[in-house]
Amino acid sequence: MQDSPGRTGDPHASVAESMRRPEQRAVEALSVLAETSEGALAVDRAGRITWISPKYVRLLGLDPRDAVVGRPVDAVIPESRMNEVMQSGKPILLDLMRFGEQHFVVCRLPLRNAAGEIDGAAGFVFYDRLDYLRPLIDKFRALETRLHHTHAALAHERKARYRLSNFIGVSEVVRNVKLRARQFAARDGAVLILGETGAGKELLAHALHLASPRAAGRFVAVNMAAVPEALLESEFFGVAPGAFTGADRKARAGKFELAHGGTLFLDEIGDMPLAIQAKLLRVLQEGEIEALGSNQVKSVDVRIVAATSRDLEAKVRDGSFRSDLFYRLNVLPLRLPPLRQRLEDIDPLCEQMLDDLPPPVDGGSWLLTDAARVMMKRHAWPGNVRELRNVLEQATALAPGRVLDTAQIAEAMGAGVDTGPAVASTTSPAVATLAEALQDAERAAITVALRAAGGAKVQAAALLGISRSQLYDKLKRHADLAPP
Ligand SMILES: Nc1ncnc2c1ncn2[C@@H]1O[C@H](COP(=O)(O)OP(=O)(O)OP(=O)(O)O)[C@@H](O)[C@H]1O
Repeated sequence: MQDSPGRTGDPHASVAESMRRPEQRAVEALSVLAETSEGALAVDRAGRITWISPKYVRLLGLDPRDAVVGRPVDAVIPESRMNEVMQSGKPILLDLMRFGEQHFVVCRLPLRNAAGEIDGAAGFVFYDRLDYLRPLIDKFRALETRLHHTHAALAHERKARYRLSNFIGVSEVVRNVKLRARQFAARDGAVLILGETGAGKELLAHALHLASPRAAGRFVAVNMAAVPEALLESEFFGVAPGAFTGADRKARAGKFELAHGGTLFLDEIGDMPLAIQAKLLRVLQEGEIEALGSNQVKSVDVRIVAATSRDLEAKVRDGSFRSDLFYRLNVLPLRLPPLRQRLEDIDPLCEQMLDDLPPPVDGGSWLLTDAARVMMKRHAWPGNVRELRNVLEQATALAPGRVLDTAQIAEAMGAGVDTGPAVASTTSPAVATLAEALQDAERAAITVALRAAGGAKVQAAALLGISRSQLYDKLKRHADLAPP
């Protein structure tokens, strides 16, 4: 590499230059920066302002007569990061700093004494008029807004949204579930909600939380099936700072910590991998968590509500679910029967859901014909209440007016519909046909229940959500089904 002309021109000057004390040269460089910038200030090791340029005082709109020197820098400039620079010992060479409605492009440097120890920091404002940086600022603002919305959405997510009164149903079985849920809410043991997909398990978990003494705490949900296995541990227990590559990566709280004082809802618990089951069991036993990459334990006070649509007992038997965890979770069990076993709930659910949907274009409210109701009671509803809601939503979109008849319901149900003999003709839902259709629907439901229960009437009655004596009465009317 060739020497520059300055260095070869006058050897004596070079020597004199190199002999000047580095601190002196640093001070000179800082004063040049201070003069050329739009504002500058220095703070001492305690974060108090030791000097501020008059330009900066004006830029901040401060009264020059106010004594700024000696005050903590954060008290004068709330978004200042001078203390952070001193703590880390690292400069922040370029940053956008908000001050009230304005944004400044700033640079912050740590200052060291002769022994190399940090004894203060200096900050400079390079740009105060940001017109030429407008695209950058706009992007920054858009990101800030998105972050704000994300925070708001997260806070909303962590609140329980449904109460037991939102859990619609008039069947005996639903009334029992609600009664038990109210009793369980008052206790603090783990609750396990079992039921098919769309049966209302999550709704019930929200309601349990809001009916419990923890209602003022958070309701935090984790869906085991939705989180990749590799991320589940950090999702649950959090991450210590620098746990991964990139030493300054920030700490992240896990769901257990977020739910401290509240309820943690573990949805689809049947899909939890065995390795995580072992860790969850330990947390439930010890009430302590350890963030990933940390060797410190934190106590957590969390109530667990778990739910699954899987046959958890079968999973315990085949070894894919730990029996010890199952017993820990199954302290207070709640079993939600599928909708096809509580057909009486369809009418009140429809009323509520139609009320919640946008009204017909010509005003008034939706009218579900009796024939349509019968048709709905013949359907198997594999997607349960969620499917019912979807069908109603689609039917209202298909309906020419405010009447929802078999045509719209059948179309909305798609391939899953069982039109059956009584409602095959959808044109004139005569009263006689309706009575017949109701009988047919009842006969079909009883047949399915008896088949599912292997002919055991007590179990079939439970599946149907009716008492044993009610089933016997109905069997007398449908003599062709089974002798009483
Ligand atoms: N009894 C009910 N009353 C009113 N709405 C209900 C009822 N049961 C379920 N729903 C509604 O049906 C939809 C599905 O319910 P939810 O998500 O609670 O079911 P889930 O059993 O948790 O389903 P998945 O197993 O698929 O997660 C939601 O919109 C919920 O509000």
